[in-house]
Amino acid sequence: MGAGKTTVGRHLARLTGRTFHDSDHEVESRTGVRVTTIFEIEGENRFREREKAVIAELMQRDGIVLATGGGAVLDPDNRAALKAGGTVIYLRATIDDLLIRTAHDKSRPLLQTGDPRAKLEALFAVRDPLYREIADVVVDTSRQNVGVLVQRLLAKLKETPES
Ligand SMILES: Nc1ncnc2c1ncn2[C@@H]1O[C@H](COP(=O)(O)OP(=O)(O)OP(=O)(O)O)[C@@H](O)[C@H]1O
Ligand SMILES: O=C(O)C1=C[C@@H](O)[C@@H](O)[C@H](O)C1
Ligand SMILES: [Mg+2]
Repeated sequence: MGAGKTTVGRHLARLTGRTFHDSDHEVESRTGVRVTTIFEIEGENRFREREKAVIAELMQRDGIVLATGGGAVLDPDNRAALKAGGTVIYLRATIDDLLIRTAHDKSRPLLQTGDPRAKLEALFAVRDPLYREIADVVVDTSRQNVGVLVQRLLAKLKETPES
């Protein structure tokens, strides 16, 4: 959460002439409510089902950049679909950066806790190996603006077969 998937994904799509999709936005447009409301009313598990259905559908399309939600990687079917159907980019960030980037935004229900640092650390411990498992490209996102980051990412993608 806060690594920059939505922000960087949108830039990357613009620069590569692809269509941008974001699984959180897609779930929101299909339900007509924000992610926070889905968590409140239906719970995280039902959100994960909705997220999975959207990712399975979007992965059928060609010529897109897809930003997933931060927790999509937890599901083995999502990991398999992403790995099989696309070039997977892991935007890696430090806990300090994630804290700063998410601090003023109430739209992430899992971080609405008294100790967001501890929550981010716990999520990172579980998710970092899963992101690594499926990533074709790993990019460190710390201490650089999005424009520079996307240029570095484009250079890395050029060296990546079939990207
Ligand atoms: N490389 C970066 N440097 C500084 N700020 C950044 C960088 N990447 C993203 N940000 C900022 O961090 C915030 C969170 O970014 P973004 O919403 O793109 O993260 P995300 O990975 O999509 O999060 P989520 O998993 O919750 O969907 C935004 O305000 C964005 O402008
Ligand atoms: O990291 C997560 O588990 C989440 C990240 C967001 O993108 C949203 O999908 C939701 O807030 C959950
Ligand atoms: Mg996002």
